[in-house]
Amino acid sequence: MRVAVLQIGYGDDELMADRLTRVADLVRAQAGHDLVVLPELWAPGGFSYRDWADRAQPVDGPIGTAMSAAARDAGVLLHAGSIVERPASGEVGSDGHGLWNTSLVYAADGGLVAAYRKIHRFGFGAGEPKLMDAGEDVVLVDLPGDPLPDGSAAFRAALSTCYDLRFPELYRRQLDAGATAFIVPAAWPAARVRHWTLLAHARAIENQCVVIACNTAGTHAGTEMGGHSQVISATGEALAMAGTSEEVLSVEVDMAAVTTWREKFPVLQDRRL
Ligand SMILES: O=C(O)CCC(=O)C(=O)O
Repeated sequence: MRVAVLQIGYGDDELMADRLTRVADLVRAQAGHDLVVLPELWAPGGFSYRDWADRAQPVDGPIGTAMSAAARDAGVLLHAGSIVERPASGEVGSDGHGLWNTSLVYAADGGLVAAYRKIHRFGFGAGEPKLMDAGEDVVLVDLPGDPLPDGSAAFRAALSTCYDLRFPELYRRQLDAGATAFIVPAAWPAARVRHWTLLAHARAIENQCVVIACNTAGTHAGTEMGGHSQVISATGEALAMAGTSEEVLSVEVDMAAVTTWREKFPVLQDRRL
């Protein structure tokens, strides 16, 4: 499976509409890959709290529409990062905000295959918990590749977002739901980037899953982003690691190696529940 991880960099001076055009073109340039991954909240700004309400959109708003077209034009499975979602229905969550940090995944024909609402909100009473509702559902997508004899997907990726990475119990739930890979878009600050790299390795090793983790570059809303997007094998090896600037990682991921490793070192069979 050929994967492109697009570590997008931005500051406060780029208009959201311009960034949308720029990123859609970059997705189109990844034709030939099987899976393309973008960071968390790259269009509205990961820490641009004051703009979130204005920049909120339904899933089929301008960002979703542009990402669907880009996935179709490139012929790739596209994890389009996340948007500030405001459903057209007026739905509100249990905290009454009516906004979610929602990741969107599009098939190579442009169809929406998954939407994941971030479960663990970052901000300790400010930021996300103050402005957004929490997601509740574990979400997985089928990965490209030959299916099993019964027609089901051989490999499945579970979706999570940034701060979720600190909560290992979520990844156990995803593992138990059939995950062999974790896709993690983020706007993770430079100040704690060591946590980002270590936790991604830990989630890969403890669950024997591939981790595809796409962070943000640049500085916006006064927060320097940490970069270091990474693809980690199920054995815990870094297959690719970005620097701190905008960068595209293009990496071949052998998903069958997950099965081989789980058979050779069957640690998951020794779990005591
Ligand atoms: O957990 C962290 O250190 C960063 C999390 C974060 O920035 C986020 O979830 O947006």
